[in-house]
Amino acid sequence: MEKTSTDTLPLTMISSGKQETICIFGTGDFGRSLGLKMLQCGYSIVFGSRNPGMSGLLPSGAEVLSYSEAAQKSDIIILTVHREHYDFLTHLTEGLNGKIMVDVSNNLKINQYPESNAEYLDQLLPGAHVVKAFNTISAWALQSGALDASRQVFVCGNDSKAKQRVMDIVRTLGLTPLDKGSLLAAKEIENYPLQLFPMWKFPFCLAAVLCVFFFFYGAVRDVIYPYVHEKKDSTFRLAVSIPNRVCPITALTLLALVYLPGVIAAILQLYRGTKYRRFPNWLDHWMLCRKQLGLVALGFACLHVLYTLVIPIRYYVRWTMNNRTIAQATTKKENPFITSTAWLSDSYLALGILGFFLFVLLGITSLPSVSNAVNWREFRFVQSKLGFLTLILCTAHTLVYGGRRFLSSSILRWYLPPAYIIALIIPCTLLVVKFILILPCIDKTLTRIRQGWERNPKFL
Ligand SMILES: NC(=O)C1=CN([C@@H]2O[C@H](COP(=O)(O)OP(=O)(O)OC[C@H]3O[C@@H](n4cnc5c(N)ncnc54)[C@H](OP(=O)(O)O)[C@@H]3O)[C@@H](O)[C@H]2O)C=CC1
Ligand SMILES: [Cu+2]
Repeated sequence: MEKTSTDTLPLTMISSGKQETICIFGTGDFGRSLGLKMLQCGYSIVFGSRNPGMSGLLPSGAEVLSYSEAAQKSDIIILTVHREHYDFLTHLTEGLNGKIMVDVSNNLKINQYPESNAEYLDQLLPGAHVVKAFNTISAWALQSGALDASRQVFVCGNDSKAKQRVMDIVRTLGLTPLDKGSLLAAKEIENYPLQLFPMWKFPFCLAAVLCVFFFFYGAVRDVIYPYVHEKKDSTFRLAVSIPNRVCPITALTLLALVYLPGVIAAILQLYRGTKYRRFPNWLDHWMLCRKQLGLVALGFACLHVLYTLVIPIRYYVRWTMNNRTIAQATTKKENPFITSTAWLSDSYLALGILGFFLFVLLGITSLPSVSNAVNWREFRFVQSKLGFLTLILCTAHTLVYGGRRFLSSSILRWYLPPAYIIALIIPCTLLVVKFILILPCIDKTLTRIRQGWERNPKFL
């Protein structure tokens, strides 16, 4: 069958046999970009403007009229005007009765006005059907086609037919509409573009605090202390040695913090005797940004791998090795091969490699394109079981690496315990608690408590 150009047009256009006309109020950046995109997708566009004569920058093919004339040309009007200027609409109320008014506006601050812009428009034009849409798409993205990250268009409105028509337009433009319900959702939709990485803030801040703390700790231990005691200049350690300690410690701590809220939640449910009560807000937020915490942790683990790979080519390392060999040769001292030391060194490396491999696997499966390809059970298996295995392997890697140091007498010096002990506290506690929690008897108690609650909701 031969493909016709109507294949890309919405149903309304196909059935009527002619292009559907959409009216855009406002000829600013967003109005122009949206108009151009809609023209390219087969719509006929009429702009409403204060100065219909000044239409130099507008896409060719579009008509420009006064606001009241343009309003008569279509029953869908996209309002690309800032909220502060909405008052001009009050002169057009009669002509706008029964029309679908699409509000695209954003604010400069979160919760800038008591009501959302869309609700405000609804109050101004009680006879029109207000639909909120397009506010999360930028004019630049519409023009450049760089929409890969933000194809989603949140839509909300009180009239479901009006909403459906706007969602059809969104689809025709190659975007994905997401129905967010009634106009009550407009406030949340308007706040959305003003948020800056809401789920990343906590992981980034936490990582920064951990890094600064462990870096400072490392500097005191490895640079300031040797300088004060032995007048030895070890400042070069600030470049590779200390960061290579900061990175794994931060990675391990963050990874442990990915799994800690799950354990706290389980303990909370046990304590409350029910799972049918909301968690406190802080725990809720913590649970929601576990993926981001894990990805930041993975970033630090990657850095640790890179820092470790360059160790053999470092001048300090080569100098130390050469000198040791020369000293051994001149003193004619033997250096016997110690199998246990070889085992220790190979074990911590093997644990590190396996831990890192699983860590990367966890990171990859958390990407939306990959997680969409596995079912819920598979996803849970990877994130929960493999996640814990990763934590166990990485903790074991740290423990084996520091094993001898833990046991040596020098551990009792004032600047100890070494930083990795601090890093190990959370994962070790976590693993012990998790182990206790999965003990069958506790599991049975949990089930019994839940059953009791279900039989008698006043159980608590
Ligand atoms: N720019 C963007 O990337 C995005 C913008 N938005 C929203 O779209 C709306 C328009 O944004 P944008 O196009 O960038 O803004 P502009 O300032 O570029 O354009 C606003 C337009 O509003 C019209 N207007 C009507 N009445 C007045 C008035 N009294 N004073 C000034 N202008 C008036 C003007 O058109 P005319 O001169 O023809 O009357 C003007 O061109 C805003 O609500 C914004 O929040 C939403 C998502 C992204
Ligand atoms: Cu390591």
